[in-house]
Amino acid sequence: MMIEIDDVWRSYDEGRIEVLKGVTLTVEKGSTVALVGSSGCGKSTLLNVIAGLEFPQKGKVSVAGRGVEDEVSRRELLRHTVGFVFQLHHLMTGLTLEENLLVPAVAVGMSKKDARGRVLELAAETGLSERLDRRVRELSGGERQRGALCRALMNRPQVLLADEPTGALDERNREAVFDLLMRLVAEHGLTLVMATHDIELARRCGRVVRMRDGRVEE
Ligand SMILES: Nc1ncnc2c1ncn2[C@@H]1O[C@H](COP(=O)(O)OP(=O)(O)OP(=O)(O)O)[C@@H](O)[C@H]1O
Repeated sequence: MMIEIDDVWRSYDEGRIEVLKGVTLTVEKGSTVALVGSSGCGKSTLLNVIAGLEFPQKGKVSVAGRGVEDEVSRRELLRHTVGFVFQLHHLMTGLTLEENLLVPAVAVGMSKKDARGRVLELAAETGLSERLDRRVRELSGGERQRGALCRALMNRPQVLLADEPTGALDERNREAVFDLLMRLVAEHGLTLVMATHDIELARRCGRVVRMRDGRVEE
């Protein structure tokens, strides 16, 4: 199993807002999972827990065979094992696309040479080779989201976590970015967990998991 979540609980506001109430879920290596459910049901929270961006108050999470229980394992996870794509690209608009890809990769220890090579490779795969020198604020919405995909893959992750990755795009770009995402997942042999409101896109994943009342059901 690539991801194992066992009876995970997470609340906010000193327990007044209970979001995850005993989530148990396993995700096989190489599978693609859509996470659906009404707004506020906890999809983002669950993705954040898997990524090590949030910690559960109770329960166990393991990714790629390693438990995610302390600061060190969470940091390792983010550096080496998972990539994250958000609804809004989260790129720095004043920097060039290339800088957006290089800076975080080098900051977590990738050599400049390796990072440059990776940037060129990913830009070619996503049709952004001619855009690397542009400031992100000059890029279109679809280009920014493709850039966000590149950034998520810089560290050669095994798991891609995507939170409404096409939610901010118009229909035409939504299709194109989703197709690209699925192609990258297949080509790089990634395991995907994607939160989405779009049932059409969800159906194109191998498995659809619904969140309700703080738990998941198939
Ligand atoms: N840091 C926080 N502090 C307090 N409440 C929070 C926090 N993060 C999330 N919540 C609450 O937890 C609940 C679940 O939020 P979450 O973002 O996980 O839902 P979601 O299913 O991803 O929603 P959407 O589909 O609208 O993006 C919401 O009621 C939200 O307001």
